[in-house]
Amino acid sequence: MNSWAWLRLWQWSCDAPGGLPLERRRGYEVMSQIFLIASLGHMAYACVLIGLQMPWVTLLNLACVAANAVALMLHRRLQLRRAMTVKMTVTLVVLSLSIFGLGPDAGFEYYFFLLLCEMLISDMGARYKVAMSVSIGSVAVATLTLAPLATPWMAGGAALHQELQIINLVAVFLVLGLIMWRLHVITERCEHHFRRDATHDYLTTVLNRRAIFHEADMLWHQQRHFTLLLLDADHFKQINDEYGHTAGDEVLRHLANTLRGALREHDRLGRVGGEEFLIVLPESEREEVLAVAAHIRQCLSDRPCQLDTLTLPVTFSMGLAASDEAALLSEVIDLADRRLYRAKSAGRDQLVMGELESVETTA
Ligand SMILES: Nc1nc2c(ncn2[C@@H]2O[C@H](COP(=O)(O)OP(=O)(O)OP(=O)(O)O)[C@@H](O)[C@H]2O)c(=O)[nH]1
Repeated sequence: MNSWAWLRLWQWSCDAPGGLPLERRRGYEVMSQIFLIASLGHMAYACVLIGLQMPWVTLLNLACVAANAVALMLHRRLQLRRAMTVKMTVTLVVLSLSIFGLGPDAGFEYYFFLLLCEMLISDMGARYKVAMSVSIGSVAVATLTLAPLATPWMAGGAALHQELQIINLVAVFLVLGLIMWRLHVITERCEHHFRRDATHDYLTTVLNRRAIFHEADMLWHQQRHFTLLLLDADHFKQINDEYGHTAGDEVLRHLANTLRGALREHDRLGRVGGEEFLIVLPESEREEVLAVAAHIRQCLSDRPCQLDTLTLPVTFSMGLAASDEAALLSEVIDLADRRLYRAKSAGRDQLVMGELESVETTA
């Protein structure tokens, strides 16, 4: 099999089938990779054993390759427990036979620890793990106690045993290292996804309500000056009512992208409600914020949302408040909210800032 085919096999076995809950994907991927790495390890080991002219142990290894392949198939059908049991049972039998066949000093006992690690990092339940750990421990103790009393039935000698001991030690070291490395990579990736999902809005991919308020909260606690720009799309309900919710979603994505494109590098954008967005502008003078607001309006009028042949122009009403206008962050947010409300009641498509009584429009 060439390297491309291996890569395809690797991807196929790691892609979790649809229907698997998101939080179980990490466990699924880890187990897939354990089965694959074990198959590859046993194949490589079989080649070494052929070189050492040890046909019996080679055959036993090929049995492990088959067991891991069956386990992988069962695993893909989401029969996770059965898959693990097949792999563990066959490997334990093969290990015991190898130790009884060659004697207890050829380094096969290291694999009991490898099996234990594989099982403990798998996605099995706690009861299964306890039961399996006890089984692995019992088989290991029984085999290592009884093997010295039995007569080895495979050909071997002290030199071969020493050679095997080194090979087994290196093999366990490599396989365990590879599994731990993959575990680390998969965990990092999953954590990145979970962190992103916890802080970002699923529809528009901008920050979600909690995350954008957290940004403002951080600046507030660092006592840095910042400005809040609260934006609400005008007459958005009409779009939903006339063109449907899917079209409404598309417009929201377009609005988020337009806002994102109009902001400066250090500005933060979040979606705080249905068609309501909040922009946090750190260390910004009033003129700079006005320039950002004007730029947003310009971008929206230059590039209205396009749905097939349909052009849907949308405007924003905006309320602006600076961090030095109130004693509490919640009051700054309320101020921006009240100004947004003023912009709505004053006819929409405009920005309100300064005193509540005075309405300054950018229109
Ligand atoms: N498509 C879509 N619509 C949403 C989403 N969240 C909220 N909405 C809709 O947004 C609309 C908000 O309507 P209103 O609060 O009446 O506001 P409006 O029509 O924009 O009117 P004004 O704000 O007064 O200009 C409602 O129809 C909600 O169903 C969403 O995630 N997707």
